Amino acid sequence: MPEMEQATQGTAFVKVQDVKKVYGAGGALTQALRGATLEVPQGEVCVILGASGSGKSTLLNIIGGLEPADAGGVSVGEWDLTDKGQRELVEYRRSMLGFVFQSYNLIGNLTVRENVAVCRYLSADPLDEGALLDACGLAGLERRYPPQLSGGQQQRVSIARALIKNPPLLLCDEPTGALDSTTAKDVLALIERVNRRWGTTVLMVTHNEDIARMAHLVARLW
Ligand SMILES: Nc1ncnc2c1ncn2[C@@H]1O[C@H](COP(=O)(O)OP(=O)(O)OP(=O)(O)O)[C@@H](O)[C@H]1O
Repeated sequence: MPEMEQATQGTAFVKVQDVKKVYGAGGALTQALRGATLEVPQGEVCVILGASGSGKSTLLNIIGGLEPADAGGVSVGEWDLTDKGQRELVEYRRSMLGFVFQSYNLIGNLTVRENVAVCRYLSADPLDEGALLDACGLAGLERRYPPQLSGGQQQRVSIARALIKNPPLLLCDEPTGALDSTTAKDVLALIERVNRRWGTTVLMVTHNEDIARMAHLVARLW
């Protein structure tokens, strides 16, 4: 029986079909994914829940073209990731994806505006920088450096950086994992606003059941 089974009506934008992944070699094998299936229509927020070690990050990394599946199929929009080379995967990530992680990964000696602007040139059709910073609650903070910001503010900068190139799909791996519950709510509300305003499809991995409330779809790994 597959470890994750979830399908929705309508045309799927993200399609994951019976994906398997094993790490290690010889006698030390870890079955990270034993057959994950998932479909997410365009413009929806999908939350992927599961206990620690259930393979959530592995699945997100495979959808993000950061590592290959051992078996099964993944497609996002027109992109079928099967047997894609590194050059094609770079183009896929550049044109299709924004990434947000638990750690903010901002460049410490660049300002807020510069941290966001470095990704602007990855797209021929970027979002308006001022409108985006405003929407992310960063108006007035543009000239600050990351060490001068709270964790929640830094995460909002990383969300703005992921979005400036206007990607169709935003992949978030535990985006509120390092934040207190009030700040986490603010960051989740921002992701919801982004979804509504720009129609960005969102895939979010978490072990926090409360976050599932904001989702159009909930998928579980076990
Ligand atoms: N690069 C790797 N090499 C070997 N094993 C790995 C590797 N990456 C993940 N694993 C293993 O695969 C399984 C799934 O890991 P994964 O990080 O995807 O789980 P997760 O659900 O995201 O966990 P968490 O909620 O703790 O972040 C775990 O047993 C993990 O130890």
